[in-house]
Amino acid sequence: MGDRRLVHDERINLSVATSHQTLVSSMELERTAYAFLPQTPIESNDAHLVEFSEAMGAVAKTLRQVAEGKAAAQAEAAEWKRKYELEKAVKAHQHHSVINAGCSNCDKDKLEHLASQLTLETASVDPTSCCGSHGICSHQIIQDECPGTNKKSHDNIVGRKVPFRLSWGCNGDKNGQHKHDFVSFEKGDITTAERSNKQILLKWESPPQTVLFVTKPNSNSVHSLCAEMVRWLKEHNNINIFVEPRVSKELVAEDSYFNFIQTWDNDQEMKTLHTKVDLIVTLGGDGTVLWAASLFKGPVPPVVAFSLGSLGFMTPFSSELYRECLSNVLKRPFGITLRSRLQCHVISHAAKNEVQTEEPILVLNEVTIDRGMSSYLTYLECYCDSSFVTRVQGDGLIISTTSGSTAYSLAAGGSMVHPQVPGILFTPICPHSLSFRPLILPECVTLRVQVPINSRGQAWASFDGKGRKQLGPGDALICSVSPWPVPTACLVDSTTDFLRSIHEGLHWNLRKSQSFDGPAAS
Ligand SMILES: NC(=O)c1ccc[n+]([C@@H]2O[C@H](COP(=O)([O-])OP(=O)(O)OC[C@H]3O[C@@H](n4cnc5c(N)ncnc54)[C@H](O)[C@@H]3O)[C@@H](O)[C@H]2O)c1
Ligand SMILES: Nc1ncnc2c1ncn2[C@@H]1O[C@H](COP(=O)(O)OP(=O)(O)OP(=O)(O)O)[C@@H](O)[C@H]1O
Repeated sequence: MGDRRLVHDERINLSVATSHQTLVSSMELERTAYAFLPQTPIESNDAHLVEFSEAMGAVAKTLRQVAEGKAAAQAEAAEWKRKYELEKAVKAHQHHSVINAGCSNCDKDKLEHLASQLTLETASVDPTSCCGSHGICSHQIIQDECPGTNKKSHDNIVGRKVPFRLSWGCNGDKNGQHKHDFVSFEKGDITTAERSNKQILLKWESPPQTVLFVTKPNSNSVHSLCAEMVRWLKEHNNINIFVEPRVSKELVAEDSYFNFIQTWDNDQEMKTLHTKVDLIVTLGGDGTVLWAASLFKGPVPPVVAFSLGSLGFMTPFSSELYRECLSNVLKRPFGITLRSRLQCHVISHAAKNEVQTEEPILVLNEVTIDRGMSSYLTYLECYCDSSFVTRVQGDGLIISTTSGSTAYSLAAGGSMVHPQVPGILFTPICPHSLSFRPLILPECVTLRVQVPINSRGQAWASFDGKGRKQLGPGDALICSVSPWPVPTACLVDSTTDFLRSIHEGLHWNLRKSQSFDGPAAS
């Protein structure tokens, strides 16, 4: 290991030295070229002009070649440095694990992940694991649990949930070449062969055992459908069922048959739900999907959303076909949309520093900061990482996920964005300015919305339309993308489902076609 480190050090030094050398010679050449300019005797003679332009062309070509060489050397140096640092991290991790004398499988996974990054560039693509004999690229991205973890620790009421694998696939990689790197360092060419919005497939590693039902309250049709589905899942698939405490009471009061149903008694038990539940079934509209997501402050099991509302942007499944649909989802791989959420922290001015005192609030649609009952304009200062973005003077601001782009943000003039697009929408509500257009920011940023200390009024934050919190002068709201997305099952695939929902839900760009008869174009 020591020798390898020396070799790495030498390679880094060598690359940096080469890069320095090329830089010096490039500068010398540049100086020569500029010195050449005033010395050249330019006469009003074509031959001289041709000679002069040829000479300048040769100098420019040499300069370009030197600059290209310099860029390649710098990229190589950066790559060696990255590899060296990764190797150092792997070593440090190994050392740490040995000290702790109990290297868990999760640690091993982290190590393997780091190690795989070391070999990423040169690793040859295994045709069966990546592009496959069928020509469909399928690349594993996430595994639900650490393989081989001690399952017994969580086994109390029901067994621990079953593991699954996620993979992304793409058709039509015709030349058989599939690049896994975002940037190729070897030639200094930048390529974006990997796409973040490929269809993701979920494949169970063993049959799912536990389903959680989340249902819209105060609806007789939802209640009777829930009872029917619970029976069917128990009798035909021997599935363990969880429901919310309210629904458990209703079902058990109705028929003692439902005594097998499980629920939770307190927040602490609710927090462990994600370790027991394989699949969530929602019966209601989009609001029920938002509600189901809000029950999970960390990882969320896959959601199969049946439409029993009026719009249903996130509820593609028809309740009449629940048997076919659930049979497919329980037995076969299915497409999912990974819907990112925003984690929001309210930082009170009274707090001494920015240590968060409260748990973050996770939203699937958006966080809205508005003027509430106040008749004053909201006055908000917005920052993106450490850069000032703008001051909002108007009714408020919506910070939305791409899933939420078709909800309140759309009503306030924001764009509709496919849910797999990695971004955060920044949409003003009735801004008192003609030029305040909505923005879409990359998902890597952290946004800070501050009520200035000298603000005339208060502002109110609400989270997926719920849980309003007052923001006084000096208070701030901090938002970034959460590491815990909501995986929703697709009826067809992410894109077909998205387009169907904007066509059917919003009648997007519906217009009678022009008739063909009439004046011909001249
Ligand atoms: N002016 C508006 O359009 C407006 C105002 C307030 C809240 N809302 C939205 O309502 C959401 C809360 O929904 P709810 O069902 O609990 O309240 P709700 O019952 O008041 O329903 C609001 C409507 O928004 C729709 N909706 C929710 N999420 C959506 C999404 N991602 N894409 C398209 N439509 C969506 C619902 O289907 C419903 O028709 C908030 O997150 C907010 O986005 C919209
Ligand atoms: N399990 C639940 N517990 C408490 N409240 C819920 C639950 N499910 C949904 N809600 C709330 O009920 C309201 C209505 O739900 P939902 O949007 O699903 O139905 P809908 O209004 O009939 O459908 P649509 O929005 O498509 O018209 C929402 O505000 C939602 O937050």
